[in-house]
Amino acid sequence: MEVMYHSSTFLLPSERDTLNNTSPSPFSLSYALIILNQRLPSFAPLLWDHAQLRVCADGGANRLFDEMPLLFPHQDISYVRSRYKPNLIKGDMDSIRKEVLDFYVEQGTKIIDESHDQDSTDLHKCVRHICEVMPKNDKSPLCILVAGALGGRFDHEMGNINVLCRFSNTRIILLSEDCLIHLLPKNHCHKILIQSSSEGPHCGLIPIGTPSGSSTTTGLKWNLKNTEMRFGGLVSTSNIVEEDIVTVQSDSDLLWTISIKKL
Ligand SMILES: Nc1ncnc2c1ncn2[C@@H]1O[C@H](COP(=O)(O)OP(=O)(O)OP(=O)(O)O)[C@@H](O)[C@H]1O
Ligand SMILES: Cc1ncc(C[n+]2csc(CCO)c2C)c(N)n1
Repeated sequence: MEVMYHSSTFLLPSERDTLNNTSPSPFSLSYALIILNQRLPSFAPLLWDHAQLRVCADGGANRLFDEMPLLFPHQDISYVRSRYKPNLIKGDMDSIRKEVLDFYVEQGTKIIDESHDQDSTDLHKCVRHICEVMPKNDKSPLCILVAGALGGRFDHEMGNINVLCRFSNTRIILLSEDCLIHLLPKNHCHKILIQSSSEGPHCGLIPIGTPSGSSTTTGLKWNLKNTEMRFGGLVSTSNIVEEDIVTVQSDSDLLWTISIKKL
């Protein structure tokens, strides 16, 4: 069975800077960052600095414009805004304010208005675009980090999780200030390398879409041993990570979630 590795190295405070090492470590990720229209997480600047591509989903641009300066209270607002300018703003453009749009157009940000499409969410539109422009590379698989995807409006939250399922062959990680979630595709041996300085110990495994007939884990306080999970039956919430590596195997796609520690 194919082994799939997962590691939240993107949460480590400037791993590369502290080591004064510009060459990526074996587990460092190449990723695109999408900013959604929810409060910016406090670690947004860290994610921003190491992203290959930075995209705002419609009203996510308002958050970048309004809230990034709040994370740098001692710096000039205009300086912070022009330092943190996205490569792209995409969506149906019903939430971005005119002054924000005008500012980023002036800064050279590309704008894609898809107001004609009222059947896919702004996040879906952004993920579709990134998959088109960033080719897959087996050595360094494309990863998409999504800031502001959890909490907030429940329909939006479910829509964001649905994007994980629609693009199940792409590594997408949904983040809030408090936790992250991603898919563990079925029929793989997943090895999750826990970054205990920045994540855990609370975690969960949720069967998404279909029940799981058999799931097996190691490294958790309450491990599964060929256990069945389904909505309406057992789902693993409030579990605890006990080892540096958690392994998961299942006959169905599962959602993995782990808490994020405060900086
Ligand atoms: N309260 C929220 N909770 C979770 N995600 C959100 C929330 N608000 C916005 N988002 C995410 O940010 C994206 C951009 O949101 P925005 O407010 O600009 O547009 P919207 O018109 O509400 O969303 P959409 O056009 O996608 O239906 C949404 O597609 C969604 O993924
Ligand atoms: C069954 C169904 N439910 C809701 C919508 C509306 N909708 C879905 S995604 C989206 C956002 C566009 O940016 C909107 C308005 C639809 N089209 N079809």
